[in-house]
Amino acid sequence: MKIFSAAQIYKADKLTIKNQQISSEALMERAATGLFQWLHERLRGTSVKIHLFCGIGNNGGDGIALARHLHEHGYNVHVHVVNYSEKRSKDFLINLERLKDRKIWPDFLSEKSTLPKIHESDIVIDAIFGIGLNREPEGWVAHLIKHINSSGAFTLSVDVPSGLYSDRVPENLEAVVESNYVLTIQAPKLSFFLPQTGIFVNQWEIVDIGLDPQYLEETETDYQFITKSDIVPLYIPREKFAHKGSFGHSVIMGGSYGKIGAVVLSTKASLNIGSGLVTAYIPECGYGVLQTAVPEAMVVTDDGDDHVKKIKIPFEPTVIGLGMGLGTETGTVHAISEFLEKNKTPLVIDADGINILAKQPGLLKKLPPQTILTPHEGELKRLLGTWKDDFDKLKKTMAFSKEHDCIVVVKGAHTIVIYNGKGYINSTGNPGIATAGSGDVLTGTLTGLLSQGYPALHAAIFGVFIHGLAGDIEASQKGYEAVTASSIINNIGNAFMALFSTKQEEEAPSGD
Ligand SMILES: NC(=O)C1=CN([C@@H]2O[C@H](COP(=O)(O)OP(=O)(O)OC[C@H]3O[C@@H](n4cnc5c(N)ncnc54)[C@H](O)[C@@H]3O)[C@@H](O)[C@H]2O)[C@@H](O)CC1
Ligand SMILES: Nc1ncnc2c1ncn2[C@@H]1O[C@H](COP(=O)(O)OP(=O)(O)O)[C@@H](O)[C@H]1O
Ligand SMILES: [K+]
Repeated sequence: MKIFSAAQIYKADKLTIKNQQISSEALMERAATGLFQWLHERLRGTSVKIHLFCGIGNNGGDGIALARHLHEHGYNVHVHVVNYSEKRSKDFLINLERLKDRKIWPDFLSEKSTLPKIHESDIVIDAIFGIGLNREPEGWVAHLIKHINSSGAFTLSVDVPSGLYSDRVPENLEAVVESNYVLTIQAPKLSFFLPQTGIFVNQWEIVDIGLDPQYLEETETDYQFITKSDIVPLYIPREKFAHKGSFGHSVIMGGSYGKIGAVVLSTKASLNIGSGLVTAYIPECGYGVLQTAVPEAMVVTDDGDDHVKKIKIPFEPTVIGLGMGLGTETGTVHAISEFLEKNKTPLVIDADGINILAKQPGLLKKLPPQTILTPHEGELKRLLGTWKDDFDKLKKTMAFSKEHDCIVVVKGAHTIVIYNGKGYINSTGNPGIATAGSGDVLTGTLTGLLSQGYPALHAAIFGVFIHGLAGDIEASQKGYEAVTASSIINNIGNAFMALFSTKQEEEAPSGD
C-alpha cells in the first residue's frame, strides 16, 4: 500500500476532480459519506452525545458534512467550529450553509470562548486540522486540543489527528489530538508509523474516496506500507523435485561465553524458515549446547574457547548471518575485520557485527553488495551518529544505504526496510515481540531466506513480515507478555500457513 505525501494527495484530488468531472465539494461528500457509514455501522443510532470539532478548511468541511449526515439520521450532534482563521475554504462554507439550512447552529469557538464541557462518555469527532497543517496551532487552539485529550472521551480523527503533520514532528507535542481511531482519507500518512508521531494514532482505517486510480497506480512513493497482498507475490514456492541442496547452506556465526543462546535462536529460525542446511559457527564453549539444542544443525567451532578469534569456514556457504552474541573482544573484532576483508559470500549482519562495523567504518567498503544490516535504534546510532528526529533518521539511513549499497532493516514497532531511496514499512508485529532474542530470530529468518534464493530486498521485506506475523499468532493465543523468541520461531510455520490460508478474512486496509 503506497504512502502518499500531502502534495501527492492534493494532486490526486485535483486530477480526480478533472478526470471524473466532479466538483471538489462532491469529493468532500464522498469523504463525509464514508465517515458517516463507518460511524453509523458502529453506533446504530444510539443517543450518545457527539461533539464535532471542525476547523475552517477542508478537514473542517469533512466534519461539518459528517455532522449533517449524523443529524439526518437522528444523532445527538453538537458542532463546534474552531475559528482559527478567517480564510474559510469554499467547500467548508458550502457545507456550513447546508447545516444551517437544517437549523443546526454550530457554536463558533475563538480565543475568548469558554470551552465546551466534554463528558467521558461522549464521542469527539476531531476535524480541526488535516493535511493542510503548516505551522504549530496557536495557543488557544492548542489549549482546546489539550481539553479534548484530557476529556477521556473516545476521539475519532478525520484524516489525521489534528496537529499532526504527515511528514514531520510537531513543534509542540501537547498540541496534537490523541486519537483513539483515525479514519484517514484514501491512504495512511508516514507519520502514523514512526515512534515520535505514531503515538497519536492508536488505530487507523482508510476511507476510500475513489481518487484517480491511474494516478494512484502510476505515482511512485518514497514509502510503502507492506501488507499481506504485497508479501504473497514475493513467496518462492518449493518445487516437488527439490532437495536440500536447492535451498542453500546458511552459516550462523556468533556467540561467546554466556551468549550461545543467540546462535541457537538464529540457527533454529534459519531452519524453520526453510534453509536447506545450516551450520553454526561458534567458539568452542558452545559446541555441546548447539549440538544438543539443534540436532538438525551442523557445528563448526572457532579456535577461540569463549569467543570467536580466528575464522575458518571449511566450505563455501550460500549466505552468512553474523553478529548475534558475538561480543566485541579485541580478538573477535580482529577476526571479523580479517574475515570481512576477504569475504565475498552474501551477509546478514546484526548486533555486535554492526557494532564492529561502527568501530571500524572502513569495513563498510568491504561488504558484498546488498548486505542486509539489522540494527535496533542503539546500533543504528552507532553506525550513523545522532539524528534530529524520526524523519531525519530515515533520511540519514537512506543516504547511508545508498552510499554503502546495503539494505538497512530499521527495527522497531513498525520495522522499516530501507533500500535504494525507498522505505518499506512493516504491518505485522506487536509489543510482545519486544523480548530478548527476537532480533536473533529475525537475523536467522533473513539468512534462511537468502539461502533459498530470495533476492536480498525481498528477503528483508518478506522475513520481517513473517517474523512479525509469527509473533502476532503467538500473542493472539498467549497474550503479549508470554511471547518469547523461541515461540516466534515455533510459529514461523503457522505464519506461512496464515499467508496462504483462504479462510483468512479479506485484508482490511487498516492498522494499529
Ligand atoms: N478535495 C479535497 O481537497 C479533499 C480534502 N479533504 C480534506 O481536506 C483536508 C485538507 O484540507 P485543507 O487543505 O483545507 O487544510 P486543513 O483543513 O488541514 O487546514 C486548513 C487551513 O488552515 C491553514 N493552517 C494550517 N496550519 C494552521 C495553523 N497552525 N493555524 C491556523 N491555520 C492553519 C492552512 O491554510 C490550511 O489550508 C484533508 O485532510 C481532508 O480531511 C477531503 O474533504 C477529501 C477531499
Ligand atoms: N513495540 C514493538 N512492537 C513490535 N515489534 C517490536 C517492538 N519492539 C521491538 N520489536 C521487534 O523486536 C525485535 C527486537 O530486536 P533486537 O532489539 O535486536 O532484540 P534482541 O537483541 O533481544 O534479539 C525486532 O524485530 C523489532 O522490530
Ligand atoms: K483531523
